[in-house]
Amino acid sequence: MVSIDVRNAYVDFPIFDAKTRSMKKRVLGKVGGKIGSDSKVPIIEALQDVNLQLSDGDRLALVGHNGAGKSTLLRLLSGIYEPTRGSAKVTGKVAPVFDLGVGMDPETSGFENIIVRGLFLGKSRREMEKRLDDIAEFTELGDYLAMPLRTYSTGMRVRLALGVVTSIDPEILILDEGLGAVDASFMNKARDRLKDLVKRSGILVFASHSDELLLELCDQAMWMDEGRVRQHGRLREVLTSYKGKDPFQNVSREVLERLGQANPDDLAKPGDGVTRDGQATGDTSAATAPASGG
Ligand SMILES: Nc1ncnc2c1ncn2[C@@H]1O[C@H](COP(=O)(O)OP(=O)(O)OP(=O)(O)O)[C@@H](O)[C@H]1O
Repeated sequence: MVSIDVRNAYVDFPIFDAKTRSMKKRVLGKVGGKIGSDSKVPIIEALQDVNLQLSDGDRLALVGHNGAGKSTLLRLLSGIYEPTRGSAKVTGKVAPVFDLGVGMDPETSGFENIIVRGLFLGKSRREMEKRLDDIAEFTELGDYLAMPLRTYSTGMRVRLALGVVTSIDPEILILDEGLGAVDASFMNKARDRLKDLVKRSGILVFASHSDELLLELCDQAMWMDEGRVRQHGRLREVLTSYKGKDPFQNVSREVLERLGQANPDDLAKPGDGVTRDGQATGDTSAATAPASGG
């Protein structure tokens, strides 16, 4: 049984070394969590009163502007942060994939980094050794795998990291965007592996600014705004509110075909009560929180 149960959770960051500086013109901040000013020390209120319940099979997209709290929520779900107030209970083994470069050593070889990165994601050395050939083939890095990682370009590193990440079987997959650096043909290959990975995972929580990836991997979404949940419901509906237009207006025909829908008009309109596989449903998870005051 895998589950996520977050209740009235807050995460605050007190900033002890904030500088005060007078500005000729007051600059109005548009991004980031709210900065509280009640105490002597400024406090960034990165998450405020967040509620989230997920169970096996749920695929949640996290959307919102820069600094809205998406990564903080992912870190809360991964046990990296504790809530300052409220609770966050996660049942199941979490595979956090925030920064594809984390857990990699620039001085050791690609092969060794595959193993180390796998250990970081909870696999044993023996399990990683079994997967090594398959991962090496997927990355197409050839002889570079014997070279130190510092000789790799950004895209080559992402290939390596993606190869490892998509070879595991996570109960709860926590994914932060960072896939932009690979070239288009590799992304096509990686997309299929990512989709398989998501199918094998119990729960997916995916923070991304890419509508296309979200449409392919998720079926519900939560819109974060200044640390608060602004809206939580079906993916298309939430993306439409967040972007101010239907996400299907922008996706390429190729993506529509991959989603099994050559004609966007065939797809459910927001509020139709239709899931990603086109099955009519009762209204299950949609819950809208009031917009934050900023
Ligand atoms: N370690 C930290 N110390 C202090 N403040 C932090 C820390 N991490 C995040 N914050 C603040 O918390 C707020 C939420 O940041 P977070 O990284 O969760 O946003 P995000 O939605 O993931 O943004 P982005 O889309 O830019 O990645 C921001 O105001 C940020 O400045």
